Amino acid sequence: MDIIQTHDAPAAIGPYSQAVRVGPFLYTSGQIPLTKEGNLVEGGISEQVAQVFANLDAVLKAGGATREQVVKATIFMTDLAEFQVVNEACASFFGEHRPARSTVQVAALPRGARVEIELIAYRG
Ligand SMILES: CC(=[NH2+])C(=O)[O-]
Repeated sequence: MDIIQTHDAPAAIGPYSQAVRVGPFLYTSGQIPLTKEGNLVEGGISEQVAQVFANLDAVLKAGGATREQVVKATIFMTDLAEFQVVNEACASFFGEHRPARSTVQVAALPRGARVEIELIAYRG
């Protein structure tokens, strides 16, 4: 098992790792829209989800995985009325690739974020 850590994504805000690699699998922690410096990005859901994907991209890269190797995404949102914006950001991030995905609305997310996304990649 390898602990993945990169300065190109915000540090964990609790006792967890940015990602853990086990054999061919890479499990990212949920990314919220924090900048590398650890500040909540300014703006609304568009800016937030863009920051989340930028963070995930950095963590995937640090873990030796690509977007195309993502097999599962889990999305947590505080307002499913913003579903379309998140869908469009997902389509832009993954292109033609279509990982499995679950999306749920939750009551609240850390640091007042509106969206959190975690990924599982298979580096096979
Ligand atoms: C942000 C996050 N992944 C956590 O568990 O707090």
